[in-house]
Amino acid sequence: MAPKIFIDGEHGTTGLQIRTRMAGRRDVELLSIPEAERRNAAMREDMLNSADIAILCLPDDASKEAVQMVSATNNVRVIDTSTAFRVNPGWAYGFAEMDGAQAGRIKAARFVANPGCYPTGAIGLVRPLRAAGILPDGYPVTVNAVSGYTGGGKQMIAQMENPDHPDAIAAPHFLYGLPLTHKHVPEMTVHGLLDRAPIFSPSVGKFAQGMIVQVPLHLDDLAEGTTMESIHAALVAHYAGQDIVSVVPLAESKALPRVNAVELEGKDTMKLFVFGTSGASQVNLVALLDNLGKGASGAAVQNMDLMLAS
Ligand SMILES: NC(=O)C1=CN([C@@H]2O[C@H](COP(=O)(O)OP(=O)(O)OC[C@H]3O[C@@H](n4cnc5c(N)ncnc54)[C@H](OP(=O)(O)O)[C@@H]3O)[C@@H](O)[C@H]2O)C=CC1
Ligand SMILES: CC(=O)N[C@@H](CCC(=O)OP(=O)(O)O)C(=O)O
Repeated sequence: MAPKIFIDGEHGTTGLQIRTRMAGRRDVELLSIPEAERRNAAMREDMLNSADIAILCLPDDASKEAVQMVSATNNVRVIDTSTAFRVNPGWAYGFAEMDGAQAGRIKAARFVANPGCYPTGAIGLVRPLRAAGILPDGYPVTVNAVSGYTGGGKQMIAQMENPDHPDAIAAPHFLYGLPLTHKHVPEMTVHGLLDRAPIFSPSVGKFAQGMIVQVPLHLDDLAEGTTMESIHAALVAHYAGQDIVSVVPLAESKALPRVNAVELEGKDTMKLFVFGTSGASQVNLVALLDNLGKGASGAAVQNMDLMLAS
């Protein structure tokens, strides 16, 4: 019998994209609630407890409620796409490529926390350098990023697409998270293996899906002898043997005039770049992804497939 999958929040931005990715799959059975009943707690509880895997695509509070609804006595496994459980040690962090053992942890887990979109880029860049001893304790990491506006869910999509919305946003590009307390900072710190919280400055551009995450570094403050080439080699070594996260060859990135935020729209992969000038003292590490691809829905389906393969 095909495993049953219930997407709680299936009519929201992340949920819809998971459904699109699952369309046509015969190896799973999708349980579904009509859109008009999406907040019907009794129906949701019934579906949650009938599923083999429940994928939660809800705001944090609703995710916590849904986890409470999953009966303690059954074996429903959960993938949560919200921020609620990402630094909870009882949950496996759903970034399979972040180290060699993570895919195995996801396969074996009952509860998997899908990463945030920005942290996928930031952790993807810094964790291998921490693990390799290149990025020392106390280094003041900064993370600057731009996201497509679908990252803000249904509400921000309406604000950006509908000029008659009472809180319409006309700006083609804006900074936010200005108090520097964005909810993704703890996750970047813990899974980035950082001992000091990064300064995180997010922004949104007038494009639906795509993301650039930048981590600039001063080579003089890294491990003795670190070069642009040695950072690149550490990333290449870390991501060898899988095909979701790729490290762009230096010869290719040196020839690029620009990085296009929407290049990976609709794709579930992530590209990492090391920019700078050989022999100079600074580099800029860049991650390119789709906020709804490897940044959310694509990662959720990847995690579901890992769990089904266990
Ligand atoms: N969008 C993105 O790029 C990313 C999103 N995420 C995370 O995924 C989760 C979902 O976000 P997103 O899809 O963008 O949000 P949306 O607002 O687009 O969708 C959320 C859905 O959940 C429903 N919902 C809200 N509260 C409840 C409730 N109490 N009970 C049942 N259903 C409820 C909403 O219904 P209604 O229409 O009635 O409000 C809506 O259908 C969030 O935690 C978000 O932070 C993670 C990474 C990236
Ligand atoms: C553009 C925008 O608003 N983005 C969202 C993050 C999207 C995401 O990763 O969602 P989680 O809430 O699940 O972490 C934000 O900054 O809150």
